[in-house]
Formats: sequence, structure tokens, C-alpha cells
Amino acid sequence: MTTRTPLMAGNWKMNLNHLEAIAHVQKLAFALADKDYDAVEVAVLPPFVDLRSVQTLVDGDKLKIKYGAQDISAHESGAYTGEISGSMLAKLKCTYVAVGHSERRQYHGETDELCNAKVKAAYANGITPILCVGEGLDVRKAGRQVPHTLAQLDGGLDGIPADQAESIVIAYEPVWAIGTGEVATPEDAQEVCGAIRTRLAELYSQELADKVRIQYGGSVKSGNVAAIMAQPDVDGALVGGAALDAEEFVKIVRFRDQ
Ligand SMILES: O=C(CO)COP(=O)(O)O
Repeated sequence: MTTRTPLMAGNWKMNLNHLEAIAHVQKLAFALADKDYDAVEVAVLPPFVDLRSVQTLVDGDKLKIKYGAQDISAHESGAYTGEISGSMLAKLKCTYVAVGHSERRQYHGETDELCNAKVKAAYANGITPILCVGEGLDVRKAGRQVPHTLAQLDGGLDGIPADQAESIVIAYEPVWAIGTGEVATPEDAQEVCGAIRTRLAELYSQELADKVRIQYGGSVKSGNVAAIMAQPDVDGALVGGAALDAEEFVKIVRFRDQ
């Protein structure tokens, strides 16, 4: 069985301007020690306008913290007002990019087809996608969370070859648990994360499925992270609100101490 390094990523959403971003990353850098980075990969996903500042700080001080964007254009360049291309993100040395976050699907009508194009755009530029999947409350109430989430997974991975898919990160984020304070139980998280890994094995191979990191996201805090991380198929967390508080995020990174 492959050991997967947990990935704790803070999705800042539309919070923290570039000055606040610098202060926040400095706080994380000050608090986190080499042993934290040995045990866990730590990443932040700031707004686009912060990325240059974060890059300058991380490069200048040789910080071990990784960073990435919250979205990517499906297009490489051209007349797409307001969009940011994968090559621009690669130039800023982004390691990760979130694709298909439920807020993008909900407020910007992003379909599985578009998410798939964005996954391809990320790989074309050497950036690792964090493909976000998960069901809304109506689907959960109907007990259809597994088929719904797996359909999003299939759609996002369509045509992605194994040599790319083996590095993908999947974030299972049940929409009803995002920003609501209502966290999925560890068993809820495991049910769907386990089903995602089984599907990856069907689509590719067991060996590949064992390598892929599957995060849980939705009201993760220092008080609930340990129980969620104890699940066999949960390999990290995609943290929203709690990632805006540096001390709290550091506690989440140190989930084994909680
Ligand atoms: O959407 C999320 C991370 O991408 C989760 O947000 P919260 O942690 O604020 O619920």
C-alpha cells in the first residue's frame, strides 16, 4: 500500500488582499517547522491578485509552503476578458489549481465538460489540478451522493491519461457542509472518498488509485480534522473559513496533535 503524504490546503476564496496575503503567509512560515513539512504538504490558494506577492515571498525566503490558484481558464490565451491562463499561473510557479469548486459550478455555471477542459489546461502547463466534486443537500437527502460525485469525477477525468491522472488531487466537498458549520461525519466522508478511490481503480488501476490523494472539504476545523483524517481514504483537507486564521490553519496542519 502506497503511503500518501497528506495535503492540507487553504482555499482563501475571495478573502485577503495582497498585503494581507503576505502577512498571512509570513505567519504560517513563522509557525510551521521543518517537521511539519516532513509530515504534511501545506498549500494556500489565494486570490489571483495575491499570487505574485506570495510567489515573491516564497521564492525569496525559500519557504516550503506551496501555493496555487482557485481557478484556471480552459483557454491558453486570447480574447477571454477576465480570465487567467495556465501559462500565466505556471509563470508564477503555481503548484496547484482548484478546478470545479462548487462555488464555481453553482455561481458560474461550470459544467463537468468545462472542468475537464480546465483539468487539461492545468496539465498542459505542468500544474496539478485539485478537482473538486461533491453533492448538494437535495442529492444527499435522496441518498445519491455516491453516484452523483462519481459522475463528476468521470466527467472531470474524461480523456486524462494515467501518467497525468496519477498526480491529480480530488477534493470531496459536500456542498451542504461548505461554510455552514455542518461538517460531514467521518463516516460520510469515508463513504464517498472510498468510492472515489474505487472508481479511480476502475478507470485506471489499483496502483494509480492508491497514489491519488483525496481531500475532504467542508467546515474543517482543528476540532474535527483528526477524526476525518483518521479515515483510510481521506488524505488531506481543503479548508475554507478556518484557513483564514493562521493559528487555526497551523493546528489543522498539525492534525496529529489535535
Ligand atoms: O469550500 C471549501 C474549501 O474549498 C470549504 O469551505 P469551509 O471550510 O469554509 O466550509
